[in-house]
Amino acid sequence: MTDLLVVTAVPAEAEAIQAGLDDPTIAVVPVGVGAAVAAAATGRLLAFAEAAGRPYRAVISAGVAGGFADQVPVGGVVLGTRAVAADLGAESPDGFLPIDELGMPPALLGGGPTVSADPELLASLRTALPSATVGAVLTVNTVTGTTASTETLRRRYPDAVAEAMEGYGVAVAASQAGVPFAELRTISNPIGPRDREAWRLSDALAALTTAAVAVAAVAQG
Ligand SMILES: O=C(O)c1cccc(C(=O)CC[C@H]2O[C@@H](n3cnc4c(=O)[nH]cnc43)[C@H](O)[C@@H]2O)c1
Repeated sequence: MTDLLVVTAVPAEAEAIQAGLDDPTIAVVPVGVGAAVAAAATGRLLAFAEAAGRPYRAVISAGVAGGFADQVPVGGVVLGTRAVAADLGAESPDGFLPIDELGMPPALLGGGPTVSADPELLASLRTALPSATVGAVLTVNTVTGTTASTETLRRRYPDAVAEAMEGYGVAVAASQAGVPFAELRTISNPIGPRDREAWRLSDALAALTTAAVAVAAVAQG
């Protein structure tokens, strides 16, 4: 059985996932906040494992997230169909222009602003987590904190169900290494006007522990 890599941002998320697992073939590694650090760290982890002759067979970006309130409740579980670099592009008087609409040669854009979840991995996770909300998970560099920004994202990405800060980075590293990728999030807060007091981190972390059972099922499948 080859190994599964689960990448989180902070140690509390990794500990919550680890609490639901009893499987030494699953590595759960907190790497820091943001897509850049997540990409760099995931790339290194994948390369080291490959060089050691024990490559990971899949990577899951996991942790807590903000949820679009009309899509998923606080405490809910989300599975990403795609990781979207939601703020990678340019502003213009007519609104935001995604990076793939700026006229750059496609070869310079890697996978572009979206990396899809591996269909088989996503299907396995959906089977293990049938009540999860499934949709695009946005990767942002700045936590959305106003109603106007929330509505703009909603219009721009109608399939989005949640936002977090690492998925696209993990996905790019996985894609460049040729390793299947998926994203699993539990909702700590609604996306909208910033109210840090209203974040329900302990509920979201408890949901991560429960959802880790699905990760175990995938590892064994
Ligand atoms: O302070 C703690 O105990 C603690 C425990 C678990 C997680 C944290 C975080 O600060 C998590 C940061 C992480 O969460 C994602 N996230 C959560 N909500 C949002 C959001 O509304 N918009 C964007 N990202 C969100 C994100 O991936 C961060 O890396 C603290």
